Amino acid sequence: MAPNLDSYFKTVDANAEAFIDRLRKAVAIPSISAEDERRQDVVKMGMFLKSQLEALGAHMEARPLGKQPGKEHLELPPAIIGRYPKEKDESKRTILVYGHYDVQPAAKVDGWRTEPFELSIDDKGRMYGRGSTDDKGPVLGWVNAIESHQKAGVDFPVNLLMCFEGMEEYGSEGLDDFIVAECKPGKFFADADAVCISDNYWLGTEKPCLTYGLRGCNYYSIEISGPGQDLHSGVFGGTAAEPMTDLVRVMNTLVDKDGNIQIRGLSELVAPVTKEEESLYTNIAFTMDDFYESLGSKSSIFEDKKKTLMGRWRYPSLSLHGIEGAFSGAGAKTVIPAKVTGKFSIRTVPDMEPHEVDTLVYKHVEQAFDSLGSKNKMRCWLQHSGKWWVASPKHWNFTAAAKAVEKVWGVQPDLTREGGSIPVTLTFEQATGKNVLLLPMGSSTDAAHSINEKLDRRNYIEGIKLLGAYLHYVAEEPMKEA
Ligand SMILES: C[C@H](N)C(=O)N[C@@H](Cc1c[nH]cn1)C(=O)O
Ligand SMILES: [Zn+2]
Ligand SMILES: [Zn+2]
Repeated sequence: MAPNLDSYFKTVDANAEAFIDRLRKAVAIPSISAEDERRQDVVKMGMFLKSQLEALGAHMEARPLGKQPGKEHLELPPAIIGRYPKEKDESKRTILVYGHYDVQPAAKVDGWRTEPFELSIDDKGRMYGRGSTDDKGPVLGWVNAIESHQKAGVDFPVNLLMCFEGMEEYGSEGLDDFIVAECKPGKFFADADAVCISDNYWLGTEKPCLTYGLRGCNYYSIEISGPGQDLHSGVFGGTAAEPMTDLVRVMNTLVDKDGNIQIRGLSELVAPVTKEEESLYTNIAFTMDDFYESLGSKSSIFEDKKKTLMGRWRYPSLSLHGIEGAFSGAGAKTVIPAKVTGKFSIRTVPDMEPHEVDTLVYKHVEQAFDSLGSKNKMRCWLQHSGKWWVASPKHWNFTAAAKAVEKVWGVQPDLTREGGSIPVTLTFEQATGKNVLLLPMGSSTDAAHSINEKLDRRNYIEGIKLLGAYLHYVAEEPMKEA
């Protein structure tokens, strides 16, 4: 029997302004995990989340994760874990939800139209602010779903376990071991029947999706150094071996203009495309216009939908991210940097083993540097790594989510994979031995990680309904493991 969700939905609508205000408060905390000087703000955001859930009667704990590897002066932000209701109801299913409360860096000077840490809502209901869609909106979606059940007087349909982390945008430092330990018998997450993560986006702007695959991410640094200090280019230009010149040359060997990775042996690690798989891409509701809209231009590598989707989900990609130590300010500084560190990452797919990728990368970078015959010094290392994940969408967890999408949005969701990475997804799957579902709230034009990140008011409010409805359908699905 379909659950009666009317009063829950009406309560979400009636409290929409308060929920937006909660998001405004969260966006105002600049919880940037990549910036050491913001660590207190990351912790503050974790505590904000904890107190909001405690006020709703959840049992919450802030669990320390130790020191940050490589930066031992810094404490990692805590894992905020919780249980709602406080006492387990043995007659109900237990769902473990995960999200992250840290955000990517952001500054107005990067080109934001509004202050990144002030939620700014335009006349179309687009709510701009860093973290609005990634991942503060979805995380608060769970909080708002609990509150709406209470206000509507509707019985909460499941036992909810929560795990919110503050280092996801920095490779989920410290979390893997914690999850594995807490999934052991008798520990905090031991009773989970399934896992749900809301931390990705629809493929377009109109049709919701359920996601069953992610690419992995291996993130590298190449450091090149030589001179004892930064130099005057008039005095030393033409006479000193410049680290930046070497670095740009080395980085230029990694990938060609059409996105083809130039590292020998890497494409051999990719699983061949099967006949069955071919048809999946044609049936997905996605157009190149959707893609151009989210890209903000028509500067795509491919002109057709299938190649674009496969380029995002099915094949690895290599992106160059930046050069630390290089002059990047406005104006014209005539300096020769003494030490520069180039950053790049490879998004990985089945069957690429992260350590095999490392071996090929180091070999390639060493050969490229050696071929320059430079007197400078080069060092290449892996900053962090998270493996790809592909699951079965043929499971009651996905069936429940599909019913919830139909109820809230009036359409059947597409089953999609995702180009981004959420490293702990695989950890949750392996540690719980249960199905993991990705249930996105935001849409393709949300610009996560970019300037002017936003979440549409419609996606936030309907998203709260969706998360609650999903829990009700989960409660109704017959118990059968896939
Ligand atoms: C998809 C998710 N919302 C996200 O943005 N994940 C990050 C994870 C990551 C990997 N290395 C550093 N952060 C991403 O895909 O970039
Ligand atoms: Zn995220
Ligand atoms: Zn992110």
